[in-house]
Amino acid sequence: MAAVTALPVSLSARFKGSFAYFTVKDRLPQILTKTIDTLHRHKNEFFEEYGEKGVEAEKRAISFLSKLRNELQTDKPVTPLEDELPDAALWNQYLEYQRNLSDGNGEPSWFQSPWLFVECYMYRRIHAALAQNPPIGSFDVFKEGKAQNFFESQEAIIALCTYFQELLKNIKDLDEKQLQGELFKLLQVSLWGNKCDLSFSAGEKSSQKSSPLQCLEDMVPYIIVNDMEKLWSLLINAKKRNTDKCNVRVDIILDNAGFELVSDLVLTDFLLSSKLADEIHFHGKSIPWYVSDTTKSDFNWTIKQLQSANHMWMSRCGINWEGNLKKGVWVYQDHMFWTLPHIYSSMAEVAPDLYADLQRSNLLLFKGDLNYRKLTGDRKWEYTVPFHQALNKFHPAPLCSLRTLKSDTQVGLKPGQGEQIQASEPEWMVSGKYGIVQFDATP
Ligand SMILES: O=P(O)(O)OC[C@H]1O[C@](O)(CO)[C@@H](O)[C@@H]1O
Ligand SMILES: [Mn+2]
Repeated sequence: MAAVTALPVSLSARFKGSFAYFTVKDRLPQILTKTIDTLHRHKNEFFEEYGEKGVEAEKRAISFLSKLRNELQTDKPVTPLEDELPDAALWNQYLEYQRNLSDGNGEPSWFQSPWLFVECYMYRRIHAALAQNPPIGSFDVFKEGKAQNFFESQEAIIALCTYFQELLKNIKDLDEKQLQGELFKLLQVSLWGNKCDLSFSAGEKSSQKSSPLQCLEDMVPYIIVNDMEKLWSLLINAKKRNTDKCNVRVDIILDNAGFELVSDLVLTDFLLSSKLADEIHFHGKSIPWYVSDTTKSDFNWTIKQLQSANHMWMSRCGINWEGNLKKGVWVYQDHMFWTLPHIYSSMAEVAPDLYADLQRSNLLLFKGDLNYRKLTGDRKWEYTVPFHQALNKFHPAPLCSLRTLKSDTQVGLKPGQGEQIQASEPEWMVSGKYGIVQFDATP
C-alpha cells in the first residue's frame, strides 16, 4: 500500500513573525481603514445620488466595517455570515469545517486559523458591508485604486500597445523561432505585471512606471522556476495537431486590474493572432476582491478606456479586443468559486461545473500570488516538493502559474536553491522581486 504522507501545516498568523502574522496584524487592518476612508470620502456623492437614504447606508456600512476591524484586531472568533447572498451557505459550511479542524483548540479566529481562510473572509465581509446596504450595494470600494493604477501606468501601457501593434504587422511572416521569442517576451511582461497589485502594498500606489519590455533580459535571473519552453511545446504541438473541428482553447484565471490586466490581454491577443490558440476564456471575480482583482466591470472598463484613448495604438488594441468579445473568440466568465476560501484541490467537489468547464481547455494560465496559494493549498511546503504533488490532485487540464512571490510558500525548486537565495536575500519570498513560470501537465 502506498504510504499516505500528511500535508504540511497551513500558513497562519499563529506563527508569530511570519508573513501571515504581519499581514493579519498590520496590512489587513490598514486595508479596512482605507476602505472606511473611501466610503467617508464618497458621502456627498451618495447624498447627491440617493439623498438621505444613501448617507444612512454609508453610515451602516462604515459601522459594519469598524466592527469587523475590531473583531480582527482583538482576535475574536470568526462568526458565520448573516447575509443572504448566494454563497453564504457555502461559506458557513466552510467555517464549520474549520471548526472541526481546530479539534477543540478553540473557535476559528483571526490569529489562529489558516491565513488564507481569514483573509478571504475579510474580503467577503467587506462585500457584505456594501451588498447588504442598498442603495449603495453595488459600490466597489476598490474601484478608484484600480483606475488610478491604470492611469499611472499609462506610459507603460502605451509602450506595450505600440510594441504589440508593430508586431502584429508582420506576425504572419515570423518563423517558429521568432514566434517563440515573442511569446516568451509577452509571457514575461505578464509575469512581471503581477508586481502591480494593490493588496500587497495595502492599497498604496503600485503601478508600472518604466517600459515593460526594456529590462526583461536583466530580470531573467529572477525567474526561479522557468518552464516557458514547456509552455511553448504544448502550444506549438496543439497548433500542429489542430484541425478545424478541434479548437485550441486557452483559459486565463485573471488577477489584478490595471497594468497587469493589460499585459494579460496583450498576451492572449498574441496567442490568437499567432494562431497558437483559437479561443480564450477569461476568468474574473464576481465581487471586489483582494483590493485590485479584476471584476467584469473592471474588464469592460479597461477595454473601453483603451478604445477611447488618445493614442492610436492603445485605441487600436481596445477596438480589436471589443471585436474579439463580440466575435466570441474571447469569452469573459465568472464563478463564485473564485471568491470562496476553498483551495483548488477541492474545486472538483465544491464547484464541479467549473471543474468540468476547465477540463475543456488545452491550457490554464493562473495569474498571481493568490492563485498560487490556492493551487498549492497555502501550506508550509518544503521548497523541493514537486509542483504536481502540491497541487494535490487538482488537474483539470495542463496548467501554468505566472506569479511574483509575495507570500512565503514555494514548491518545485532545485535542492539548495531556496536556501541559497535566502542567505543573501531574507525577503525573497515576499518582496515581489522573484517570479515563476511553473508548469504542470501530468494528469
Ligand atoms: O494580487 P496577487 O498577486 O494575488 O497578490 C495578492 C497579495 O495579497 C496577499 O494575499 C497578501 O495579503 C499575498 O499573497 C499577495 O501579496
Ligand atoms: Mn490580486
